[in-house]
Amino acid sequence: MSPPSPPRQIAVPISNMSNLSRQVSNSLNLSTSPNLSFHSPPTSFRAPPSYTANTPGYSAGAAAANAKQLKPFDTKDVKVLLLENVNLAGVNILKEQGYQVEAIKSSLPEDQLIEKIRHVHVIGIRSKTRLTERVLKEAKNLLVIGCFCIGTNQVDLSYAASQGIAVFNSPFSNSRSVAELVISEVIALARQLADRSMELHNGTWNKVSKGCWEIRGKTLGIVGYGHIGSQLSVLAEAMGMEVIYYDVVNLMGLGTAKQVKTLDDLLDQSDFVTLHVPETGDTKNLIGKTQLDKMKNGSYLINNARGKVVDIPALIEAMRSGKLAGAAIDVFPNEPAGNGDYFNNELNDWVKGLQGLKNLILTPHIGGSTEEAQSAIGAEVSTALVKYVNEGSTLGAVNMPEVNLRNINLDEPNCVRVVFIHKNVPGVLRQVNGVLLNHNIDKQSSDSRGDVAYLMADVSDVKEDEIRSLFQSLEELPSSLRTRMLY
Ligand SMILES: NC(=O)c1ccc[n+]([C@@H]2O[C@H](COP(=O)([O-])OP(=O)(O)OC[C@H]3O[C@@H](n4cnc5c(N)ncnc54)[C@H](O)[C@@H]3O)[C@@H](O)[C@H]2O)c1
Ligand SMILES: O=C(O)[C@H](O)COP(=O)(O)O
Repeated sequence: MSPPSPPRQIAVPISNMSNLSRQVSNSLNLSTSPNLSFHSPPTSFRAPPSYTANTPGYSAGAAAANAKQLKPFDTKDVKVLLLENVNLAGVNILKEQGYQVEAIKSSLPEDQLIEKIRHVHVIGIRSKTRLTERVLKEAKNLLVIGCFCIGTNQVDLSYAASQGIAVFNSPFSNSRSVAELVISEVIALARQLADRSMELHNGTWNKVSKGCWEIRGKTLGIVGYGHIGSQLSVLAEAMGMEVIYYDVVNLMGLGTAKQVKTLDDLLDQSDFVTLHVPETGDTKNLIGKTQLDKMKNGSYLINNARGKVVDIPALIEAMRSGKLAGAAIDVFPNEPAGNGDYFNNELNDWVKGLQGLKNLILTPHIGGSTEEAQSAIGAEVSTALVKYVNEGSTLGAVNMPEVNLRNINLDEPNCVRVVFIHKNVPGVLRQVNGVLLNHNIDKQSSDSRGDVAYLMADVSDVKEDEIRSLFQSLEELPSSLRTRMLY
């Protein structure tokens, strides 16, 4: 079967794009941000891709043939802060839009983060940077947050939504990388590979078979059978393992994998237990002393999920007592800000107890750190950010309803896209339609998620000097969280 063909493309060389964006500013100074202006670029300006980097045939320069390009402001005024070494693929997509991009390799201490976040419209982070209510309160210009990773527990999602700030992530681009790492860890633990390697590095020949096993026929217990857990399940079966899994949701097992009813059932039957749940209130210390006691004697624990899912002092005790024959840990409650930083007791007060334990693999949160995963995540999240900033599309947002409208066409020159993020209370649509009363609404879509609702409307025959008053009337509605006018 051949893949669906991408929309026809307008051929604008990438090198010309940022120049174009600088040439096409007409300052109406209408914006959610005081220092930004709105403008309508020429028709030759490249559209952000209307489909994602994962779509077959994706090209960053693709645009629907007759689509008008919407740019909410002069693109060179859009300020982007990227932390934690976001992949170049992602950085470049944002730069090609003409946005001002500052990319920093590490995360920032909270005071420096607050100082910087005040000035930006877009922030890109990975798993380390905490965007708490305290930090977001200072982010007066912020429109959107991109998590260039799977996890979004580091962001106060509901507070962000309440401020009209959308959050995007990459839900599965590094899943395969994590699943492959777990397979390597299962074998490495079963064969005590890390210890043998360390011994030989230190000059000691120690050829042993005692306590070393094949993984064929052993039972792998997967806690959390989502994107990573289910991918891992297939790989593990291909290696000859029996797979069981526990999840709070009833899910179809792939291959011959079987769901068990309780976590205790899984702990009781598994030779290897591997964790793939998100960090939530329910998963904090999901594996503590009680659960470790229920595991088989001489079994193994692997945690590539989040640091708080395992009670590490209890794990240290289980390793010392010989209850566990080995463990692999990739994630920690507190992690260093960047490469070269120390991993010691100042960070987590049990680190010394962990270091030096036999058959314990410690890795610096590298589950998703492959070239493939990072470039795919970079392209996917940056594309979503561009589509949100330029077109208002919330497809893929994790804290807002998903709303999208088909493109405004080139033959609709006076059409304005209204984006109205508002409190999800009765009567708002009536009020919005009251503001737009004298205009034809070509198309409109709205949806709600919890306390927040998102409305997009393409309104035709709006003169430039009417845009400001429409904007102000919408902003003044009591339910308003944020208004944007794109044209
Ligand atoms: N080490 C790394 O670099 C790395 C990389 C990617 C993801 N992660 C972590 O792995 C987590 C899982 O990723 P995913 O893509 O598979 O997520 P996912 O959302 O696709 O799957 C998570 C699964 O866990 C289940 N679950 C939730 N709470 C549970 C509970 N209390 N008990 C049992 N099951 C529960 C859910 O129902 C879901 O099926 C992410 O949230 C992230 O924190 C780490
Ligand atoms: O949530 C994730 O995707 C992983 O934990 C990876 O996070 P990272 O991008 O900070 O390595």
